[in-house]
Amino acid sequence: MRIIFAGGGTGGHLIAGISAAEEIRMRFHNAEIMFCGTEKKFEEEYVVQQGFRFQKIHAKKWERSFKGIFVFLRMAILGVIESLFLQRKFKPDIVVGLGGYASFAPIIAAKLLCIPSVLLEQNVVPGKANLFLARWADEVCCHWRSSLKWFAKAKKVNVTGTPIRKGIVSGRKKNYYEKFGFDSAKYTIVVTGGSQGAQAINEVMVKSLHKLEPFSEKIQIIHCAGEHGYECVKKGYRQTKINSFVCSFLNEMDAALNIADIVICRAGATTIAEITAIGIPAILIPYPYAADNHQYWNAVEVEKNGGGYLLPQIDLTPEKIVEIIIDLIRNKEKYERMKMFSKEMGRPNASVCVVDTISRLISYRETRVALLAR
Ligand SMILES: CC(=O)N[C@H]1[C@@H](OP(=O)(O)OP(=O)(O)OC[C@H]2O[C@@H](n3ccc(=O)[nH]c3=O)[C@H](O)[C@@H]2O)O[C@H](CO)[C@@H](O)[C@@H]1O
Repeated sequence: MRIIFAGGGTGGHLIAGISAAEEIRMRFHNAEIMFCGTEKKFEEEYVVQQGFRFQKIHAKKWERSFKGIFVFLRMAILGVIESLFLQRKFKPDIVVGLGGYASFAPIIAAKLLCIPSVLLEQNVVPGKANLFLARWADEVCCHWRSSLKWFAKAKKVNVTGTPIRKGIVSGRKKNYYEKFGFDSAKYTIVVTGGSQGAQAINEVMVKSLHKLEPFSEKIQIIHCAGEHGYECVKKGYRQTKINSFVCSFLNEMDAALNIADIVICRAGATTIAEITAIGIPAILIPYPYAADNHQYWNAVEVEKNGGGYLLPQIDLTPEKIVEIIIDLIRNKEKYERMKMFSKEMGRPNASVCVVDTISRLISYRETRVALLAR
């Protein structure tokens, strides 16, 4: 079995792909997997670290300007040519698009070479690449039922969920608390701004710390600040009594989420898939400049289903954050309800469902090839 995962640009797309690839590796020992992504350094590093092959493909984000469109088209043509050569050499049985501009060329190349393809869509409102590619791909696997209306032109759409890392649904473990130097009797708050950190969330949390200080016997905080925010955030926590663990990027997010009682985060699709798979009440602060404001619609979906609070960045103040945290800690009934609604939204088996779709399409192709060869 030979599979290409194509996409990247952000951690969210990549991590969903890695999670599906891990499931494939576990089920099919002979599987050969390759990731195609952008020239961003973290992509290659992360993929290779997880034990997969990586190949850069020319790609550029779509920009609505004369120059932007020209550059996009030039890179897309280069990317398609590169992908055609690569796929003729690697001979994949299927190409999986992870969303984002980097999935564009490999999926088009797969279509030209009559190789089956699947698209993964993690957000409520699909990105431009997936919306365009849906008519060419054999199937689309999305996370949200409410995304279905966007894929009217697709051949087949499945609501599978977004693949998440195995460790995320492994349950609470005592040594997870020890890992962070934490106390299992306290409330654990996890603050994360997605794969790159979020300056607005970092700033508001640092300003909230002195208001949270009276609760230092009750709470402890893990804060993933991103590379740029790390120093400042670390300094802020050093000045309080609150037990904390500050990092720029946390590789053991599974451990952090498994001890989390409240998550404060952006509304990136993969983070939402992870917190709902466990069932953690969340305060969602969508990134206001995300393409088509898609994080806002992810957060609306979570709030509508009762799994968290949507707090637009424009209303984000230390007072508001502290008020919500205290309310969640004091109001046990409300907290438990939110936890339940969050879990109801979760799709912890998404990797299995996505890999079932992939292997079904591969078997279908093999049967067709065998019949034609008779
Ligand atoms: C600005 C922007 O366009 N962001 C998009 C990007 O999000 P982005 O990649 O930033 O965020 P996501 O929430 O989707 O994914 C972040 C991933 O990084 C992991 N993580 C994060 C911090 C850390 O310290 N350790 C760690 O492991 C999280 O557990 C998660 O698996 O792709 C998502 C998937 O299409 C979109 O929904 C987001 O809107």
